[in-house]
Amino acid sequence: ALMPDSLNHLPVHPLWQSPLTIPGGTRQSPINIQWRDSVYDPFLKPLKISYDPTTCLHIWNNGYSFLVEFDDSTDRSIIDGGPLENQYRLKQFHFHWGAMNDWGSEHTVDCKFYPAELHLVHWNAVLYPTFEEAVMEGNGLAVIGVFLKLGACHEGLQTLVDALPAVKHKDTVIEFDVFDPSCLIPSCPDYWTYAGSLTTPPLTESVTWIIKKQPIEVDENQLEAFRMLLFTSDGEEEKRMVDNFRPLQPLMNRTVRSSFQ
Ligand SMILES: O=C(O)Cc1ccc(OCc2ccccc2)cc1
Ligand SMILES: [Zn+2]
Repeated sequence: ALMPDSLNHLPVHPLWQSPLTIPGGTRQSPINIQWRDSVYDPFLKPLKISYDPTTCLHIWNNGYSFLVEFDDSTDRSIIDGGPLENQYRLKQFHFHWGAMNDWGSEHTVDCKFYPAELHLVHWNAVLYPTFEEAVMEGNGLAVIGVFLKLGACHEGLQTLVDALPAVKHKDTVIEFDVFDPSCLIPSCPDYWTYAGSLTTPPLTESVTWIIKKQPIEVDENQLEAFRMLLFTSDGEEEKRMVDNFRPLQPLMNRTVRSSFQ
């Protein structure tokens, strides 16, 4: 469903009040993926994912989303193959979601929103010494996007959901020391890929996006658990953490490739 105009009159979180367009930006994210306009690329390899669950560190409410962060000081949790020329190290994953089930994802497929979208953020530690430097380079980051749709309860996600009340407020953190995020990635190998950007400041054009075709299923209670988080710190007037997605950006001179026919 398309976002109703009524949403546009709601207060917008400061994050998305900032100039939503980057002057001179030619590869901004998110975008609508028009399935019929995507081009099958037979040279795209299967994506290789190997995460070490013991690299998981903590969950942190940063006031925009909740991040599950990983120890990225070695190559223990990495992805390789797919459209990538190097292996990339897992740094964190987080979600974007809506106040209602009719919207919430950042990317859309044929103009359809999903209720939420998972982003697994990786950086090119082969070419760059730190994540912060990789964020500034065209081939610095690789983000796997996974759509969430309403359906059965997701067992693997539940362990994460159970920890969320401990990070209700902005700038709270809880230790979270064994989690394998590959349980959140669909078994179907099909994906779209395109050159894009961060969808939160600094909005730099440094992301190779890898968007999985198949969504994962989560249930209403799990989505509601996301929506009880707060943008605000303890003691401030409460603002529910919902609709933390950036508006769609122009495709401009880009082609979305598919790994499948
Ligand atoms: O997943 C996304 O939405 C893309 C995305 C990827 C990385 C990212 O990092 C933010 C960040 C940038 C520089 C320093 C610290 C944090 C922010 C957003
Ligand atoms: Zn994101």
